[in-house]
Amino acid sequence: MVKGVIFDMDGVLVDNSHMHIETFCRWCTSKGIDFPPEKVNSFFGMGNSDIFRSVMGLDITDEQVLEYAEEKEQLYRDLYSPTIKPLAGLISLLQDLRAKGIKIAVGSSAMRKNVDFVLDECGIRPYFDAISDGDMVAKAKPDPSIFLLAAELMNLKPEECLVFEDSFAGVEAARRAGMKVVAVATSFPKAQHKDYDAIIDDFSETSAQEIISI
Ligand SMILES: O=P(O)(O)OC[C@H]1O[C@@H](O)[C@H](O)[C@@H](O)[C@@H]1O
Repeated sequence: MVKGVIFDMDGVLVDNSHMHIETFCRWCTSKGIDFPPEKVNSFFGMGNSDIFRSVMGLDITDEQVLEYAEEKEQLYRDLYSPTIKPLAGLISLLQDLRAKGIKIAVGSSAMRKNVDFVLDECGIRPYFDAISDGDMVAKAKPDPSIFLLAAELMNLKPEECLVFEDSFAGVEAARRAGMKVVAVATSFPKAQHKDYDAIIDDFSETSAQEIISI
């Protein structure tokens, strides 16, 4: 039985892929790089170290990665702040899970500043028992580290955890961690998802009871 639920952040707590596409392309333009918007979705779920190295070259330093990530993510937070809202049905599912004694974590490749931004702007921080983010692990998704750390912080075994994920890198990370997966079809249409135990468009389509019996 599922004892802990791990929510990916981007595309799951919030439906924000359009904001990451917009800000990534604006950042590229500011550096004189012409990056096609339709290719940004190949980065979803990955960490900034892998993303910026695949765009700027494998030989950029860790300091450069940090500098680029700070620039791009500050722009993302500034642009997204006026319209940010939780994915439909999220708050009622979080309340329902807590009422059933299920532990709840965030498992995100993003930097802690972005996780803090989403949890605080959406007013959902009190629902979470644990946060596992990209600043806390050596390797981001599709490596399983982020989800394994989330399970450890909840004092649960990986097989007791279920992950909500919208990205393919994230689904792979959850499977490599030995966890159940509910795909959330926000960033990619349902037909493009291949590996899941259940699939939803948003949280209004499910309940805590359904989730813990998967
Ligand atoms: O693991 P998550 O919450 O989907 O976050 C990953 C995202 O983190 C963001 O910081 C990156 O800019 C995105 O490009 C990346 O996809």
